[in-house]
Amino acid sequence: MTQPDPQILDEIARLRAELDDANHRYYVLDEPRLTDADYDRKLRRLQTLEEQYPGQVTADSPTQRVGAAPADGFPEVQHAVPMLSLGNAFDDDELRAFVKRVGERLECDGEQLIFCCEPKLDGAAVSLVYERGALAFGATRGDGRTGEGITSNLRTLKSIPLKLRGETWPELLEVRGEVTMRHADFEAMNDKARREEGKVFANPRNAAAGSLRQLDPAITRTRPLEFTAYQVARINMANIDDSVIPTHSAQMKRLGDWGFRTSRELTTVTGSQGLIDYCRRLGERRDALGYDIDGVVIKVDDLRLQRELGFVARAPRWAVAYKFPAQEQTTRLNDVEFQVGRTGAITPVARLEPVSVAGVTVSNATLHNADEIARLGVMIGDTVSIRRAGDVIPQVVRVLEEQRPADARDIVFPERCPVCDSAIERVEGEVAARCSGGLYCAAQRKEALKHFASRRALDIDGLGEKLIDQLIERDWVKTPADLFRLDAEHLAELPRMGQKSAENLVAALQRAKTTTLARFIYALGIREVGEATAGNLASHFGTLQALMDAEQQDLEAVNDVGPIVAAHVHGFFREPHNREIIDDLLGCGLVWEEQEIGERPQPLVGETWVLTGTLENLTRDEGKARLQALGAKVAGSVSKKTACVVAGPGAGSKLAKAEELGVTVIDEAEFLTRLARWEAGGAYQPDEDPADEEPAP
Ligand SMILES: NC(=O)c1ccc[n+]([C@@H]2O[C@H](COP(=O)([O-])OP(=O)(O)OC[C@H]3O[C@@H](n4cnc5c(N)ncnc54)[C@H](O)[C@@H]3O)[C@@H](O)[C@H]2O)c1
Ligand SMILES: [Zn+2]
Repeated sequence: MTQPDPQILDEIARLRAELDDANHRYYVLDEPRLTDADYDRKLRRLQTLEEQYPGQVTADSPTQRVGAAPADGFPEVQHAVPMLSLGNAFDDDELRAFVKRVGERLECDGEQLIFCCEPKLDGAAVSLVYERGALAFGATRGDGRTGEGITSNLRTLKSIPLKLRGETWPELLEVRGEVTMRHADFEAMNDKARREEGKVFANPRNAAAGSLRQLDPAITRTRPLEFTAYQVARINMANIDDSVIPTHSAQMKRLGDWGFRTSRELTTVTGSQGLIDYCRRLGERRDALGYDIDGVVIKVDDLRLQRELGFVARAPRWAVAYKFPAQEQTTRLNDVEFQVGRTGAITPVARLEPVSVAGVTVSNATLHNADEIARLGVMIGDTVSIRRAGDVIPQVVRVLEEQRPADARDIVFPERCPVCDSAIERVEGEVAARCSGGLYCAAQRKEALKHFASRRALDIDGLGEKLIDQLIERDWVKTPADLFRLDAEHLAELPRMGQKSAENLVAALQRAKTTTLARFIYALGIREVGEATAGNLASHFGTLQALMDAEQQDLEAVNDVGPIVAAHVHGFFREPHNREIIDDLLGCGLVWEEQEIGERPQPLVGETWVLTGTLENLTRDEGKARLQALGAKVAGSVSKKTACVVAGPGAGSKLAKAEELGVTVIDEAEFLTRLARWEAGGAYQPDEDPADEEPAP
């Protein structure tokens, strides 16, 4: 036997140490440092060296073992049938070689054999034992022979039947499968963890494995985990043996009858071309599946042939895993740019040295926000691990700190918007930093204009989304004030516009200039200032100037306004760009009635009013705010103490109640007349004598 060079011995020792460490991080800590591709490369290299120098193979080499020893804190479970790994195939030739190998061992033509193909789900393997149809216990794979008993955690998964369905079950059934997390659930869970400073996972596999190995099942219960069965390890049932369920695919169907999820993509094919076609087709659909798969698991379908083929040290001979390109890759982070979203949120985007990730070249990845940059501890110049899965935006998931160059630079979050140079504000309690130039910022222009024109804001008839797009594209409108400078002649040039509609639009703009303070405040599109809040602000401050001058604590004194909303309002009016546009709007002739707070009459103090049914010219919130400004209370139900009920069309039980109790009921027109008079400071008097207006008989 050849004795290897000392250099080779060194390399073997180094690879074993690295792979042992990687296994521990991957299987025990759920926090790998290597990418799977790096891991696979190192393992293959070690396998090649051990094949060349068989004298060097030791029983504890990572090539001979799977997984890692169970962690403390869980009872140990001995697997009656070991939970093995799978041999790999990385291309079509390796698939053909697998088919040939199997055929040779079975002394038949491999190309005639039937194989069962299923996605290789990228999660955590578990084994479930059912006794007389009831779940008795469940365990992780561990090192393949001894796993961790995690029964109470597994019982929290809805996709794991606690009792088998149907009438006939086996005395004993051991089912194996993968616990996974869907992309959407994973993203939502991580987003929540980012907001609440919880544990953020690098990928769904780590999240699934980490969630399963919680010491407290109550935590596992909150994690969106799914179990998919992929193998029957033991079955013991009178009348059911290979002659009844002779194949793997038939077993999977039977598992479905007993209440397990199995893969929808499971199918049987013949020979190597069948395998190659299946792998190609599934590879094309990989991004659309909504969950991570790292390849295809191919099994000889006939159970008798499986037994004949048997096992090697680490894996069965009757199966192989065809590996897809990895979804994580490492590359260099060259720079960070800051993008402004349509609602002003600032997102740091990593500019990367282009790298191919699962078949697609990636040169940008999201860094989410400033907290995420701090959490990752990432710097410009770092080597980072990138993950791209499905249609989720590529993300930076990890920094390889040991590879940090001496000239790495900190990432500096800008203080001013890169699009419009307005101040960037970060409101406490919110993760996103935002551009405060809501009305002015080109990135937010479209949203701002759509909101400004909407029905509950300035209610500009005929100014829809498509038209706003056209106006922005032609650069005719940059800010809401520009709308009021449009003329019919210009507008008529737009496609599908015509002279008549152009004139109508100009007339609608003209009409919209006369509005209310509440509508105007709402139209400004200040974050978290909805219609009700705008109404409260208007009635509290009475004039725009008073609102603009208000300090944070003055704002917090307003009904329903908390510190976050107050900060948004305050920040909005402190931004000079927004002030300019407000001045511009006033210059265009926008008007509403204002009321200095001190002078405002409060004729309705002590009265309780009720609004019911549909109002046409104002919303209920607006009506409520105007009544409150006049000193009234507005209640949700009618009682003897109700002073007046405003009833629009569709009013139901409240109207009936009012009539029953003899409470005054008025309609919307009357309501508006009264409001106008009271707000103007006049006393309201009902028309003295209705007979005056009626022609004499
Ligand atoms: N990044 C790291 O540091 C690191 C460390 C260790 C392992 N790894 C990754 O793990 C891989 C090896 O891990 P392994 O031995 O756990 O898995 P494997 O790739 O050898 O495959 C065996 C596993 O496949 C899973 N599987 C999914 N769908 C299946 C199906 N339909 N039928 C049968 N099995 C199915 C099971 O969990 C089973 O345990 C490596 O190739 C590497 O990608 C990475
Ligand atoms: Zn901006």
